[in-house]
Amino acid sequence: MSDDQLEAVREQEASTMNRLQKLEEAGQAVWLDFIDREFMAAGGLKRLVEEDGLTGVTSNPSIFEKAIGHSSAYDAQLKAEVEADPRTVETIYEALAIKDIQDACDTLKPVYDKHEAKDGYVSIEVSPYLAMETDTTLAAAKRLWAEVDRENLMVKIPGTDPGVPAIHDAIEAGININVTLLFSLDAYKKVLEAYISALEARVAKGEAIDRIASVASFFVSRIDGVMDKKIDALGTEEAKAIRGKIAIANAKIAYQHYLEVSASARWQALAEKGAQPQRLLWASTGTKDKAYSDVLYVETLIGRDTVNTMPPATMDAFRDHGETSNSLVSDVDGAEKVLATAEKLGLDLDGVTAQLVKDGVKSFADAADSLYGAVAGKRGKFLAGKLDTISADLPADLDAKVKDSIEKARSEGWSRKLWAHDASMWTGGDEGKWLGWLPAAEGKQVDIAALQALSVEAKKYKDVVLLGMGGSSLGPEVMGLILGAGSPKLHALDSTDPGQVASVADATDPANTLYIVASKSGSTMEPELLRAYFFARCEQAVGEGKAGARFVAITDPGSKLEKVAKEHGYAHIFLGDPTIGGRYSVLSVFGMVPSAAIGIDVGAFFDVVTLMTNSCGPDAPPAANPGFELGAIMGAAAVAGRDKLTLVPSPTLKPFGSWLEQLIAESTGKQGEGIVPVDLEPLGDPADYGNDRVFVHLHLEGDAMSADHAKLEALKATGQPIVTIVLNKKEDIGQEFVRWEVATAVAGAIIGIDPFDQPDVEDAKIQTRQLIEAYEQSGSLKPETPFFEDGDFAFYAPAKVDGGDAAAILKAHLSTAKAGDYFGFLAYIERNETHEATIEAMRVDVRDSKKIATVAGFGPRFLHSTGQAYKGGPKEGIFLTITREPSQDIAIPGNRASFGTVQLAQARGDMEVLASRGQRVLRVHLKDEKSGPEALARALKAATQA
Ligand SMILES: O=C(CO)[C@@H](O)[C@H](O)[C@H](O)[C@H](O)COP(=O)(O)O
Ligand SMILES: O=C[C@H](O)COP(=O)(O)O
Repeated sequence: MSDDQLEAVREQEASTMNRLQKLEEAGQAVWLDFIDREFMAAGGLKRLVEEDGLTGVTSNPSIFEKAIGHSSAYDAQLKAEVEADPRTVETIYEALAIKDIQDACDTLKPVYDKHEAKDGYVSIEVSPYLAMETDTTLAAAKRLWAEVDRENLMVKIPGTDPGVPAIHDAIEAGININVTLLFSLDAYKKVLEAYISALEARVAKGEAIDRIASVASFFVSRIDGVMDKKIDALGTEEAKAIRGKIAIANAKIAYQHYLEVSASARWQALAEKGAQPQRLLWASTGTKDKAYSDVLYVETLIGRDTVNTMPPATMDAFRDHGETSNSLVSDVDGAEKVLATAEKLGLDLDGVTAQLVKDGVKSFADAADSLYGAVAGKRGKFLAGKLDTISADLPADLDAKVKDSIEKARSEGWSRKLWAHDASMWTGGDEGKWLGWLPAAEGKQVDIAALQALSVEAKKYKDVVLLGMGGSSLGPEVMGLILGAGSPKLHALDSTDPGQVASVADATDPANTLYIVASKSGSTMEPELLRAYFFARCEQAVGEGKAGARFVAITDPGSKLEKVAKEHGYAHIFLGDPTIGGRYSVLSVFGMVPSAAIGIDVGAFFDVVTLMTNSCGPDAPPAANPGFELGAIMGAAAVAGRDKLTLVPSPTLKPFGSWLEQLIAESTGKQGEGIVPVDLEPLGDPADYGNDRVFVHLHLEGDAMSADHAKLEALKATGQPIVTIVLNKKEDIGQEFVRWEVATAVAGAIIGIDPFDQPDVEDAKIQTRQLIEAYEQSGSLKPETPFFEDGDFAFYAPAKVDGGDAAAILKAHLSTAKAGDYFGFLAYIERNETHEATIEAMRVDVRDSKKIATVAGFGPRFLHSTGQAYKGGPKEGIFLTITREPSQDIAIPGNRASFGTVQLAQARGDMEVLASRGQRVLRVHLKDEKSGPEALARALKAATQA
């Protein structure tokens, strides 16, 4: 064909080209800034490629948020993903996005082939949460590159300062990169330098560079969005003259830099080796200000080797009436003048572009929050029947506060901070060092095979006796009572009460018992004394030197208990994780070893637990994160004065409260702040309660509790806050460990304390140890004198309480109660059903007469649990410490003090510390162990009725 003929063909083609195709003629690629499954399925993308000459697609978190978050087109895949493997929210989202990106890549593949790898790309962005991190961004880029597995993929990385090295390394690794969020010339220069030096690094290693593509995405309209406001504020004619022109001028100058670098010898050397230019891509090209042309940010930015990624509306508009010219290189002087005027007027383009980067990162993170929230919601829906649910009926004022807390947590990225061990969500202290319970909730702290072996081994025993306190006993006790199959039977002994020690000793045959001694610190007094007693007893039964084989230790590495266990030849020593505090240790060896020993299938248990762990993950924004949903209610309610968390469990789940009490009280109750857990207080009528409660109903499907349901409805009707958690089967209780652990950490952050220390428990432990050491020296406890005594009782208090009899004294003590206070029964007596019932009746009498919350604990068990909040928490407590003359006592081998003496010392020590912390205390000593509790209940009834 002659030149004339060729020209004629070109002219003919040009006249049939649509306006978008003419852009390609001018050297600019037309990309689509949009992706959507329905649109692709209906052939929309293919049509644009075939009819408009589209050569690329870009996506970003906002685009996927619109596609996935607001449509049911993804539900079928989402359901299938969840059913196949209910992984984290992020992995599910990525599976959906990757599928779209792969489909788009495949649609664009012919374009890519036709352009010999110079065009035909589809972009997917790394998580916007990583925009300020180099290493994780690089890792994410590599992962997406591998998972999408298409050569015409571009991975988008923000051109932030931390992003630049990741961009360099990714390109050097051979990944196509779309650098996003560029606003300033300076940032663009750094990015272009990163591209060139990465290609040079490949050349130096002898690697090919001809099929590596990159674009630098320069955001346009957002600049005018900010600058125009400043111009309007100035209002001068000079200012108005550059309205709507700064963004375009900025882009034109960036293009000049591109041309300059392209002409350099350094670039030419790479070009000779086949390097593709890093094209400038105009992004954010939809017109926001209706006063401007709807194709403003297309018509003005047309030039060779550039890309314009357009939202569908802009593309339609350009197809309809867009004009093509060589605009990008025209009137560059004018562009410089515009920028000079902007500078003269003090419009601070540098400051604005720096802020736009921050805003851009934030707005993509906000979009991701919304997107991940939508995915989390659907994941939860598709896990119905497997995942415990939560719902809340809150009064309007509390509801608003909870929403504020959720929004604060979202905007500050708390769910990611939690998993990143970032202490800034709490006090900024050492909280980040105490988060080993998170990997434990993924089943990572335990060796399932070792636990299975223990299960097999323990089958030969009839009983398992667990000796430990607080975090080392309460979790396993819940596991045993709710999930234990009955053989071997778990006896969790967390008391120095001689009656209780005797009950466990009498119920178990040492020859047929496996003993587990559990102590994280390995130096807690009670398990040390109990170990001494039961080891001697076991030796007596099975023969000297043979007891060790029936003992197992659970402790943190290097503890005194580990040493003793080795010396005594224990059958096993399971080591804990020192970055997990006791109350958070149930999903570590501390909870799982005893569980395995009583035959619970720990592997299956974790299959259930991890559903919740993943639901509470870093990628589940607070509003769709079950732990945060609950924690926000707990924290916001406590700050608003509703600091008595009242648990209303289904009958089967009743044991759960003992574990929960410790978690909540010990974590939040300090520095005069915190939440007081109220467990095992029977439900009353609306009139029995003040405004200081939140009720949490833990419901197990199928458990009968209609009376409680009716009462909860009545409470709801009077505006009391009711949270309802529903379990489908009792095996799902493991999910509640995770939910409440996260919730408590979150509540601590809202209250503003360190949820992982326990200063007052430590004090009490030290105090008790000192009392016992003094006893070991002197053979007696410090003498004490009651301020009143009769045939049944002796009363002790820091200051005499007026009253001629027990009822009058109790009445005087109760008379200090005011709204918002709580009354605590601290009973240093055997924990058995009779005593539990007596105390429960006394609680109801106090609550109904004084309209205050009541709590109860058996000593010394509660000292390692709720004791922290009673001492360190809100100064709202009125306590009645109950001690008694033991009818039988038990000697402890190697100690002068008996169990009875130890228990009394503990009660006295506890009362002293409570009084020293400003709580109101009274101690009643029951002279007759058998009749004493009932006599006390009668006196109390008289006191509350008088
Ligand atoms: O891929 C890119 C840039 O590479 C684009 O998707 C880019 O993110 C978008 O154009 C912008 O986010 C759209 O910005 P805007 O129109 O909302 O201001
Ligand atoms: O919850 C913790 C208890 O105070 C027991 O501590 P421990 O496991 O170090 O013996």
